[in-house]
Amino acid sequence: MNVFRSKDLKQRLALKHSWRNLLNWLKGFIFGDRNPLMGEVHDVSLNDLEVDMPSGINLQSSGSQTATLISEKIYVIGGSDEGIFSESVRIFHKSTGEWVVPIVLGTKHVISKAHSSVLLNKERILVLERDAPTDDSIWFLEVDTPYVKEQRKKLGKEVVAWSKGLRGDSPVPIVISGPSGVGKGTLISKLMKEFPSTFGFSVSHTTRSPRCNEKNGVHYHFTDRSIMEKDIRDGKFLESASVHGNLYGTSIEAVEAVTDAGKRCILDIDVQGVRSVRASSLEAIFIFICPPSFEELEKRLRDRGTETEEQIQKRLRNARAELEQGRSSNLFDHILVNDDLEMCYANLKSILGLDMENGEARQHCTKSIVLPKGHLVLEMDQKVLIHGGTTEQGKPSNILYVLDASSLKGGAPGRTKGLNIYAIDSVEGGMGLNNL
Ligand SMILES: Nc1ncnc2c1ncn2[C@@H]1O[C@H](COP(=O)(O)OP(=O)(O)OP(=O)(O)O)[C@@H](O)[C@H]1O
Ligand SMILES: Nc1nc2c(ncn2[C@@H]2O[C@H](COP(=O)(O)O)[C@@H](O)[C@H]2O)c(=O)[nH]1
Repeated sequence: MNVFRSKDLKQRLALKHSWRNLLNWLKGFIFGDRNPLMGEVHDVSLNDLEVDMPSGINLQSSGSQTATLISEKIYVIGGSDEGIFSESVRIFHKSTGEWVVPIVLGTKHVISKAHSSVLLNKERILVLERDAPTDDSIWFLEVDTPYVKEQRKKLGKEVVAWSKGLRGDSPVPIVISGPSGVGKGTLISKLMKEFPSTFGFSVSHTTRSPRCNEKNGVHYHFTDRSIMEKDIRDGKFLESASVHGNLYGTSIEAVEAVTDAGKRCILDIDVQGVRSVRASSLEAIFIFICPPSFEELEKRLRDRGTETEEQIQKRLRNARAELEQGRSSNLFDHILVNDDLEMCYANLKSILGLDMENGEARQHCTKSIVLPKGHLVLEMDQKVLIHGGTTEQGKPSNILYVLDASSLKGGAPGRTKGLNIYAIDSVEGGMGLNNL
């Protein structure tokens, strides 16, 4: 019997099991001989790993670390206080008997002492923090996702990446591209002005000098080339490109700042950047803006008066190639001609579903959960069961949380979205199911 295989999980659970039966059944999985997780190690002292440890290190005192076995590697999460193992992620290679400290990419994260971990799909470890603020408790350590594989190949070293788990689906970012002077900034400003609580702008980094009306941190993060190049090498950018002789890039932090504020992110990037974002884990809508004619594009660029003649010539040369790529490739989901500004803006709003009266309404669910202290976790068929521990009042918890990881989206270097969590709590004569 495997009640957690059904898509219609709630219904089958409700029909087949009383609360007590379910708990007993679960205990069999967690403590008894029905545990399907043979070979994985959860919430253990490193002594349990039965591997030869380097001498002189008191592993007993390393306390609440977790270890997860994936093929020949054991991923140990959580640093020790003893100094030697201060890194929060280390990998033990069973075949060579060596410890490796991987390059840790993705969202900056310091693992708390008290956490549980469970392997999902052999590509990411779900880490549940016990004493973290409620909406900061679900994290993924990606160990073999496409992003990690790509970075491992690029850097030639062992790589892991953190991504924060976000519940529910937030609306996908909007990527706007088009030649310089076509009116992208003008359209984005109109959108942000009309829908201030819906949209947020991804503030790019650039090595070009600020124009007289531009503010650092608002229009761009103006930066030195050497600093930006280092940050790119360190994996802090979702994409970057050399555009009209300067370096431009979207940092992971810029996108996350907007999504964390509960807003829909807008990116204004060139066609090279669009290719990189398309190839990344960021799901987005891609819109290309065209001028009504090349002459009109030149006129707009000149009238703007922000570039020298030499820069205008360079931007116009690049515009020809960009227009060709934008129109002919399959890079874009929508192409808009910005002839009459108001008409183009109306079309943009229509694409974004904002032409209806209450277009500003979509916000993602923010209701939070409190994971019980001392909980147990196990994974079955992409459903993670979190059970036990104590309530905030110190009483034994009767709540079983089910975290459905079957529809995860995104992931490092950004957020992992699409988590669905519901609680099954004990009620007289059966169970109650609550979506959170
Ligand atoms: N539909 C339009 N008709 C006439 N002028 C327009 C229209 N749209 C924008 N403009 C003007 O064209 C100029 C360039 O617009 P904008 O700065 O928004 O372009 P952009 O695509 O963001 O350029 P860049 O990529 O260089 O930042 C601005 O002076 C703006 O006021
Ligand atoms: N690939 C990226 N391109 C970007 C980014 N930010 C802006 N841009 C593009 O650069 C040109 C020139 O912009 P300007 O402000 O100097 O006129 C324009 O096409 C922008 O779309 C970025 O982060 N990445």
